[in-house]
Amino acid sequence: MPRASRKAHEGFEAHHRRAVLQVLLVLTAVCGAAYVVINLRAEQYVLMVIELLMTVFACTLLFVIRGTRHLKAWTIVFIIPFYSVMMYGFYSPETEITVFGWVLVIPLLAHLLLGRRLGAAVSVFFVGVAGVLFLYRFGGDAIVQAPGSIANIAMATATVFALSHFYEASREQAERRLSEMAMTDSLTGLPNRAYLEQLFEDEKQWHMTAGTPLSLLMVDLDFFKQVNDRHGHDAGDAALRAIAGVMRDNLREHDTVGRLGGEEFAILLSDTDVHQGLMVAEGLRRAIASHGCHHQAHMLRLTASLGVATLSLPDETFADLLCRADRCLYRAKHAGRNRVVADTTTAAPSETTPSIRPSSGATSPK
Ligand SMILES: Nc1nc2c(ncn2[C@@H]2O[C@H](COP(=O)(O)OP(=O)(O)OP(=O)(O)O)[C@@H](O)[C@H]2O)c(=O)[nH]1
Repeated sequence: MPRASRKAHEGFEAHHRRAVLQVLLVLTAVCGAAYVVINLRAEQYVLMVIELLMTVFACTLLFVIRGTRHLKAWTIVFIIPFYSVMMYGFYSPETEITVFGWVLVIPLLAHLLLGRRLGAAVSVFFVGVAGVLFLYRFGGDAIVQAPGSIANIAMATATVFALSHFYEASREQAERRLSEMAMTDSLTGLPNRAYLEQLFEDEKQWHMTAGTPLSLLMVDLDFFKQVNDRHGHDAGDAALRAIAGVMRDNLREHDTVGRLGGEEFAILLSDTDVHQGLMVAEGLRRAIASHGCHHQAHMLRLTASLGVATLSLPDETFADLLCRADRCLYRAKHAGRNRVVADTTTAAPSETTPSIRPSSGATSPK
C-alpha cells in the first residue's frame, strides 16, 4: 500500500479503535463501580479494591487516550490488567461458576481493540489460561463431567472467536480499500490532492530534519479544452490518462505525481532544489510535447506549462507551495505556454526567476 494510503488507513483504524476503547473504558468504569458496591456488601474486600483500582484506571485512561498518538500501546496497557483481573476473578474461590461467562468477552474485545493478528494471539493466551483455571476449580464437579457441558462452553467460545476474527479481517480489508479509494484519482489512477497533501507533510518533516530540498512542480496542459471540443470528452479522458503515464514513466521512483483535478497535476520531487526541479520540469515538458496520444483515428499532440517552487520555510504549507508554483505556471502560460518557470525568490539573492522556453512557440492540439 502506498505510504499516504497507509497513513489514511491508519487514521481510519485509529479512529475506530479509539471509539471501541472509549466504550470499553466507560463500561469498565460503570461495571467496576457496580462491582465495588456488590463486593463491599459481600465483604469480599480484595475483589472490591481491585475493582476500585480498575474503575479509577479506566476513568484516567478515558482522558489520556483522547489525544494520544500511542493508542495501541495504551490499549495494551489497559487490556492486559483488564484480562488479568478477569483471570483473578476466575481463580478466586469467592466467585461462582457463572463468572466464566465473561470468557466470551475475551476474543471479541481483543479483536476489536488489537486487530486480527495480535487480537488472536492475546485471545488464545487468555482463553487458554481461563480454560486451565476452569478445570482447576470445577474439573471434579459432576455437572462439568456431564457429557456436553464442557463442549458447550468450548464451542460457544470458539464461535465467538471465529466470528470476531473473520469480522475483523473483513473490516480491515474494507477499510484498506476505502482509504485507497479516498486517496486515488479514479480517471488516471494517480494519487489525488488529499494524498499529495499528506505526503507533503511527511516529506516536509523528513527533509527539514535532514536539511535536504523538496520541490513541487505544477503541470497544466495547454489548450486542453480544444481536445474535448474537437475530439470529444472520451478523447480528453484518454489524453489525461496518457499524459499521466508519460509523467510517471519520466520520474524517479521516489518522486510522486498526482492529479489535482481537471488537466492540472502536481509533482513532489524529493532531494531536489529549484535548479534541479527546473531541469526535471523541462524533461517532462519535452516528454509530453513529443508524446502522441492515439485516440481512435486521431493522433493528439499536447503540450504543458509548468511551474516550479521549492520548500523554503518550516511553516510553509502544501497550499503555500502550490500557490508559488501556480504563480510560476501562470507566468509560463502568459509567456506563451509550453514552457517552464521556476520560483527562486527564496534562493540566493543574485538569482532571478529562470524560465525555459521551447525552441518553437506554444502549440495547440492538432
Ligand atoms: N475529458 C476531460 N476533460 C476535463 C476533465 N476535467 C476537466 N476537463 C476539461 O478541461 C478543460 C480545461 O479548460 P481550460 O481551463 O479552459 O484550460 P485550457 O483549455 O487547457 O487552457 P489553458 O490552460 O489556458 O492553456 C475544460 O474544458 C474541462 O471541461 C476530465 O476529467 N476529462
